[in-house]
Amino acid sequence: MIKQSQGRNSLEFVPTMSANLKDASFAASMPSSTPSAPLYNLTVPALPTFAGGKSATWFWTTTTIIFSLLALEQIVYRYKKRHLPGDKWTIPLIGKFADSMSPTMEGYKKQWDSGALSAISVFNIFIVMASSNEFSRKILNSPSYTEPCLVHSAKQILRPENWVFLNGKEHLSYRRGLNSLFTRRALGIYLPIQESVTRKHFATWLADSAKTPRAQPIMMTARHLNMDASLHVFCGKHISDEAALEISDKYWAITQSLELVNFPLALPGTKVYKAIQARKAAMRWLELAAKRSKESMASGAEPECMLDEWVQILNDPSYKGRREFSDLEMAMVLFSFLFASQDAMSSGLIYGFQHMADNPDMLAKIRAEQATLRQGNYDKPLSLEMIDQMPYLNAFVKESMRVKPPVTMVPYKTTRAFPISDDYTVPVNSMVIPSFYNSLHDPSVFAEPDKLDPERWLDPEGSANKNPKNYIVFGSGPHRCIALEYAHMNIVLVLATAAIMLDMEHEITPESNEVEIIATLFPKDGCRLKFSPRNPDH
Ligand code: HEM
Repeated sequence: MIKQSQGRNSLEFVPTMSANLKDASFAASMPSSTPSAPLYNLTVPALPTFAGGKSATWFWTTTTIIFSLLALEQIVYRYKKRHLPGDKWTIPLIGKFADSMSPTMEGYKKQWDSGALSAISVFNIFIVMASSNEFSRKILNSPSYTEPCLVHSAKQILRPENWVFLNGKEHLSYRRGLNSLFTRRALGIYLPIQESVTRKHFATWLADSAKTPRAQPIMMTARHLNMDASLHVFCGKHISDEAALEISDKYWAITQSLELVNFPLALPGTKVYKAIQARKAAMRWLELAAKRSKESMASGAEPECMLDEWVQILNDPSYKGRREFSDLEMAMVLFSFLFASQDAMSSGLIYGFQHMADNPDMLAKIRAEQATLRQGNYDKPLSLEMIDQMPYLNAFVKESMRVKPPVTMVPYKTTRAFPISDDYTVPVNSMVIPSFYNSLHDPSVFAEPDKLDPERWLDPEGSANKNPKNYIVFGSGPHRCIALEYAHMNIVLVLATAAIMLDMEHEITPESNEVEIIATLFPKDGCRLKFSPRNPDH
């Protein structure tokens, strides 16, 4: 997901500016109070008076200007906000910045529950939060009024010419070309790659788990698995394991840079600088992979990965779209996919594991389904048809992401005044943030909305299936996730393989059910699991 989350990718608010602020903070120390220094010795600066001449005039003029600007800030905020719920006054200059530094689900829920539309201001950016399904979908589906608005650092990291910054017709036509990378035919090529990477990682997880008696957080191990699978799906044999490891190791710097507000200059030491270095390393390998794929396809090889599939489509005489893509441009597209997927997929996977481990009855049903399907042959490679024949696991994955949506909101901005409701028009150049959480937890559609209940998706006449517009885990409208089937399929595949290869024990801590927002949602303790080889008697 690309929004800020963050996410597109989302890109959500992940503003932990403290480190940057710390770097830039004043180093002045407080004078120690010395009891020997009598109070009357302290010099009290005299207030400048008009009699003080030019400097006093300066002082009063400056003060008047500052106060006028601060008053103007309040008037503009009140004027834009009108009757929407939200603070009556905004904190001068910074607005709700302090809250956005360490966002919490409780804070967001409070905001969403304050109204279907509500207002806040951060650093003088006027923000309208939409919490209802109607308004969230309206923002996502109104391209003549709104467009995605990635966090500032995204442009520095992805490069401004990346396709994800296109809008309108240009975006539509570029995206149409990329859709061919996610057809069923293409997914059939990716599936065996995902399966072999997943099995390889699980073997390592088991070996590592055998070395220590304690459960370990899967936060990083699951992220590595996901990155390795993505890179091999995208680049196949055109990327080495060593390159995949380097990209995976460095990628965390990119996740950490997805903050609402970053230090404006990408100076050495800043998060954005580190993220740009990580992108450069990744791009070098991705460009090389694009070059190798073109060579391989020119030599008559069959497509074995996304790049190969893409090159083959471009070479197909019946293909009507644009044919020329430089290695650099192909690498930028693949990088945009990594950027959009790494955090969202990792969140979906980690909560998938946590939900599976915490619900032995559901794990038993997943295993029973696998047993029926595989008929004792647990080494048989998976096919798309087999994935289709896992209704329970498909429902489980759908439900897991409903309960804990990896992307809870995506920031958009208004490109002109946007009459979102009968009685409110969002001013031009405001941020508008559709949130997904309330749609996915609407009690009128999902009875007991916080309960994990995969069965609700198994009844075609049930309320969940009758209200598909509420399932906005992957967004809606022209920027809806381009890879939703691929993403869903990958999580199904990983959990199916885990169910047959691994036994898992969840070490529940006070933070297991606390949510941490790092671009996307994660259990605060990183989901501590102890793995052992699957005992078929369980
Ligand atoms: C569980 C995993 C994922 C989730 C929850 C997710 C969610 C989202 C969401 C909410 C959006 C924004 C939609 C909107 O603005 O309406 C999005 C956009 C996007 N996603 Fe995903 N995503 C996931 C995985 C992936 C993967 C695996 C890829 C690529 C391989 C990907 C590529 C993209 C791209 C390129 C966009 C931007 C599309 C555009 O602007 O046209 N996503 N995703």
